[in-house]
Amino acid sequence: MTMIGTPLSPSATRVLLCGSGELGKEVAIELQRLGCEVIAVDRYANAPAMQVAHRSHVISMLDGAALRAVIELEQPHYIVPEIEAIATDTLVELEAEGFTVVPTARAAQLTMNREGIRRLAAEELGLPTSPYRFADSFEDYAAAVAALGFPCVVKPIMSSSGKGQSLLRGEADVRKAWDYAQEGGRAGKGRVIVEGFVDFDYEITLLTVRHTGGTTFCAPVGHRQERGDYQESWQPQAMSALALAESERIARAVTEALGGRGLFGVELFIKGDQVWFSEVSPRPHDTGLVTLISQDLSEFALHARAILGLPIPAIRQVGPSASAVILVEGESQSVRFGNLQAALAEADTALRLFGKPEVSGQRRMGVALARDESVEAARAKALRAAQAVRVEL
Ligand SMILES: Nc1ncnc2c1ncn2[C@@H]1O[C@H](COP(=O)(O)OP(=O)(O)OP(=O)(O)O)[C@@H](O)[C@H]1O
Ligand SMILES: NCC(=O)N[C@@H]1O[C@H](COP(=O)([O-])[O-])[C@@H](O)[C@H]1O
Ligand SMILES: [Mg+2]
Repeated sequence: MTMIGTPLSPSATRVLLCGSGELGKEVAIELQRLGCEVIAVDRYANAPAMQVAHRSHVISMLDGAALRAVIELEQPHYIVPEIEAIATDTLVELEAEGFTVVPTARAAQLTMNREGIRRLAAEELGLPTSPYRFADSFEDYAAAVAALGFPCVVKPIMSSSGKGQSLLRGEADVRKAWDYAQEGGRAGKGRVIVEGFVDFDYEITLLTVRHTGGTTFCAPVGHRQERGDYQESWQPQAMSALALAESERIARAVTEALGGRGLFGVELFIKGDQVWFSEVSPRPHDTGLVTLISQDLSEFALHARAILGLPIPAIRQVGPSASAVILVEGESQSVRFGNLQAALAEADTALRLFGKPEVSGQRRMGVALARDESVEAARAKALRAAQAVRVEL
């Protein structure tokens, strides 16, 4: 039986977020709505979730000693990883000492590193994936590329949102892709995965929630990626009954193997009735931002309910919906967003401006949301809303 206490009192239900970006911000809001005390942690000050949390700490979450010190100080009832790059060995130790890690410390550990989750899915669970090889040196990497052939994709084993990722079309791309992968990993230089290119018709995120009442799937979220980073997503993605059943089979197998309670984003590639597992986030997924307008319980609300052991008797999809990201490019610590009256002029639109304190290069700083009669109309409306926003650096 779940009891929730009074925030900032000895009875508080304390939740500590490891990572405080736009996804954590929405999780923090949902937890606060249920009366939790929320502590936000990230590598920089004024991160989005910190702005809506009870308090925050700025540490390198890859520093196990620093992470342990914050957790021992705060004594959270739930530790909720929000990004991949965390000292997950420390989470495993803390879990063994009695702390609760969402969904499990092992899930955070296996998914922090592409090798962990790929070997689990392909080699232990026997799920279909792209062919792949791992490499630590340029020579091994070049051999992996030669073995897999072109086109192929290279990624740092520790990265997300496409950072350090390249599509290789021929010999001319080999050196450049290696150098980029060495720069782009969240945790610095090192090992890469080389994957054979899957020539899919479309890709989806199957949001899957493991809760006290079992496992529930959201309607499939379709999305479009550029340079490995999400640009638009929509729900529902039309699929054949066979492809949907296979997607649910794969999602159930992977999330069962990772265990615990929470929302997962299972990324799948689809061609006809054939489905390949790509990767999984044991936490809300960026493409799932669309659920802020498409479902009665967003992926963030579902995560909060699952974490706290609360029921999820139904998830209502409320109609064709879409999201379109607001990317900002340049250098600024005081970005301003204008022309919002135009961005929100149409019915059934919404905006999230994340409040990120700075941009240096390119950064996702907001998202536009829309609902309409069809997915096509919702996508066009979300794009119109995102494009109407005028960014001033
Ligand atoms: N083997 C592949 N074949 C075809 N396309 C691929 C392959 N691997 C990745 N992609 C494309 O690149 C996108 C990003 O890849 P992936 O999800 O592995 O990167 P990521 O950095 O983990 O991104 P995120 O953190 O946003 O999930 C995929 O959604 C897909 O569009
Ligand atoms: N694909 C993973 C993803 O979208 N993660 C989200 O982006 C934030 C980092 O953004 P930043 O790089 O702008 O700091 C993370 O904290 C998380 O909310
Ligand atoms: Mg991905």
